[in-house]
Amino acid sequence: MLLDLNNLDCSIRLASCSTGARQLQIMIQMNLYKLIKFIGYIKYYLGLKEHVTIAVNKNIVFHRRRSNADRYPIQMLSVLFDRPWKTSDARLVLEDGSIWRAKSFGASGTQVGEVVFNTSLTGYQEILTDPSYAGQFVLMTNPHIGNTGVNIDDEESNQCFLAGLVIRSLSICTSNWRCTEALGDYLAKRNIMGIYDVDTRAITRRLRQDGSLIGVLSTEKSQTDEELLEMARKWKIVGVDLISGVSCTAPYKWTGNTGSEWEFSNGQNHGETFHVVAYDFGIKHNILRRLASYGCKITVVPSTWPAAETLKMKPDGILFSNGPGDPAAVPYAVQTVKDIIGKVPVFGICMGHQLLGQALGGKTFKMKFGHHGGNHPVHNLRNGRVEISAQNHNYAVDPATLPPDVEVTHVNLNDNSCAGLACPKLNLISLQYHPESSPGPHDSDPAFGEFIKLMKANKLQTV
Ligand SMILES: NC(=O)CC[C@H](N)C(=O)O
Repeated sequence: MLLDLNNLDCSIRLASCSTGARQLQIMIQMNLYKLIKFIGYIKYYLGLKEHVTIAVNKNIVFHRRRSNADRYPIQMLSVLFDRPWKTSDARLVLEDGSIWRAKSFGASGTQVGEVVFNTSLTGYQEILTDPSYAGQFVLMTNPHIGNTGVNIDDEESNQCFLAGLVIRSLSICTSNWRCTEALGDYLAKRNIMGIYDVDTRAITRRLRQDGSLIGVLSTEKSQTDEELLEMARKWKIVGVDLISGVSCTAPYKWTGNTGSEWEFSNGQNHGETFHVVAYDFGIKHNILRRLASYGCKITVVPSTWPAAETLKMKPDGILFSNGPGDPAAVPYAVQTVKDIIGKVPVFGICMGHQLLGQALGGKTFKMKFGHHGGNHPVHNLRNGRVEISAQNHNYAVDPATLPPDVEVTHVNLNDNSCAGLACPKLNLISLQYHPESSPGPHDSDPAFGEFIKLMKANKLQTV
């Protein structure tokens, strides 16, 4: 029998098989796919136990009494027709043994990583291209993602390094004048897995309660749940150098600038130019754009670039960038920082701050679930102001391990963790969070001005 599935006159009759007490007859005009789904809703949401009759153009095509085999009429009917809507085809298996069924988008395959939740309301593309997320699945707590698509200007690096993206709802369309591509196509091209239709709220509550968890995301049916769980339990992120996988391999001069339409702090550079060497531990482009806006000429160098070579360039200041993974797993970077501090003004951001903390004699530790989002209140102890900040870190410097001449300048108001350091005698400042934001509020942008002041004062002293 050939059926025009898009235009059928269908009727459903649900009748009580034993008593006949409950009868429901609906005449509707809908396509058969919707009809099948609709019957599923009636049976499972209203809890009806009756047998089902579907009549299509008055020809009965499906009629079954309720029996064990009839418990899933949607699935039974699906053998007759290919379903055009997507069904669950992915699993996220967490190391605590929980299994989350979801729908995949982007790339397919099997990927392991640490699951962290990000509370930013906007800026998923900047988050996807932040190299500090290497080795991590980013779960967005904002439930609706993908509505603005992606564009070439909002990249924070040239690649997506994260393990994958976990979202509640994937926008079915894009609507933005800057959009050049849909999120799913973008991720597929970059071989990054994504899942949607997963209870992100429940996973976030679990992470908040139990701490960040390792997970395995898979679209491969050949892998059993037990195999994926074992993979999650065996994988380690603590103690691993992730910087070497994201840093540039040779020095380069930064030539990009903040487009004038995005510039919000005119006249910051006062016509003066400073040469900054930026260590790329996984640097976000907006750090470079903001430094350029403040009048810096920037040379970006790889994470393994020797301190002596950097000092030979006679920079006015050195920036230690953000970067992925465990700051205690990169002793070579801590040594470079040690060899530099005290000789040139320095500014550390996130991983850079953690490396400075260690170079000063302190220790870092892994937080329960870290800080990831654009709404973290930070108390700037130097001027008394509260900044709403952009954050992305799982580790922090333990201030109790620092020598007395190191000043804690900023405190995260959510958990009182150390959010900024300074050591005036070494011309050193650092922030655990992201003054460049992208995405996030701009409250902390003046930190770049502080770095300029340090370089200026040092320049005056040395002439
Ligand atoms: N954004 C960053 O630099 C992150 C620093 C470090 N990888 C952490 O998770 O704490």
